[in-house]
Amino acid sequence: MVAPMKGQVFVVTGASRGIGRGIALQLCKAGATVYITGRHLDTLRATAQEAQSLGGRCVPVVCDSSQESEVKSLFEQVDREQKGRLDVLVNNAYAGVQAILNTTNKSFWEVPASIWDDINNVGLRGHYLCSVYGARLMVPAGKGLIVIVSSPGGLQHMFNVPYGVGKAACDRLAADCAHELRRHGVSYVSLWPGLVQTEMVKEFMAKEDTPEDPLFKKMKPDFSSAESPEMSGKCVVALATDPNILNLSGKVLPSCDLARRYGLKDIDGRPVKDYFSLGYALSQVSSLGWLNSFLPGFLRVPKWVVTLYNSKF
Ligand SMILES: NC(=O)C1=CN([C@@H]2O[C@H](COP(=O)(O)OP(=O)(O)OC[C@H]3O[C@@H](n4cnc5c(N)ncnc54)[C@H](OP(=O)(O)O)[C@@H]3O)[C@@H](O)[C@H]2O)C=CC1
Ligand SMILES: O=C1Nc2ccccc2C1=O
Repeated sequence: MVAPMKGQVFVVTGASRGIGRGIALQLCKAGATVYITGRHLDTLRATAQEAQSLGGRCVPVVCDSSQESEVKSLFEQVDREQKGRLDVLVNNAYAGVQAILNTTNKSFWEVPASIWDDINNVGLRGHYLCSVYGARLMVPAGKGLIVIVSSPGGLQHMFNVPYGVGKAACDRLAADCAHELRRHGVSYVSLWPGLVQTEMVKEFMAKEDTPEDPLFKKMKPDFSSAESPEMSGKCVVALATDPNILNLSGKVLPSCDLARRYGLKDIDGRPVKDYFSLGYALSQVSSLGWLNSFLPGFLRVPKWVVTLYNSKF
């Protein structure tokens, strides 16, 4: 079996389930050595065993991304065991999905302010902590890649205020870290998966009491064609093996764009839903949704239109 990533060292945070697990599975399948983190050793061990059965090596490490001491210990372990080598860090750990699914129809002042910490302590501050300690290994080596898992939720209001602010901040974290890392040969990109069929989202979509939930209604039409968690892993493998990755550093990289760039399909052969297609964009406008079935799939919304539409000036 081809192992294009044999010898490469990865850290994937928040990989006991969801997108992080999907990334770990694909990296191990490609032969990489992958350190996976989360808060619970039992679920991490289960994922590590599953990933390692595909190839490579998977090392479960309990590390709470909200605790700098634990993040420091994680990277000291990688430094010690891999003799200072870290090729790719994937900042994915997130503790806010339940909060997202439970608070969509409440205004920010109607929800305890602590939701900010629930969402952004791990899903933003934790990414910054890991970026600091990861960069301290990559910069001396003069190479490396950091991927932050974000989403289009930073473009316009989606779910709730802390979520959208956190995603916009993740994209800016990638851009500004990329600016400082570029002269050291280290790249930093922001990956935008589309809707993903993770365990928690599948559970939410399967619940009996959600049909009237506005979020359920919004996600339902697209959920059957949503990405697998491993699709994000295919994107990470493609980025990690791209010799010209530095040209993408600082950029936001939607999964549907990466699928076109690298010729990727989902694990079951399904095409990746193009949420920048003109048809999909119009389907989000209630009065124009009917146009979607008449428009060819290759018609896309240009990125300059997306930028202009979301301009804050
Ligand atoms: N699901 C989707 O459709 C989409 C998700 N995304 C983004 O992808 C990222 C991952 O989301 P998703 O996979 O759905 O989330 P999940 O909740 O399914 O997984 C989150 C992972 O993070 C871990 N985690 C939670 N808290 C901590 C912590 N304090 N320290 C370390 N690890 C922690 C969890 O393990 P444990 O709880 O055991 O610690 C779990 O492995 C998020 O940024 C999300 O916004 C983007 C687009 C779509
Ligand atoms: O970024 C996200 N997009 C989502 C869509 C559905 C459920 C959770 C999420 C995220 O965390």
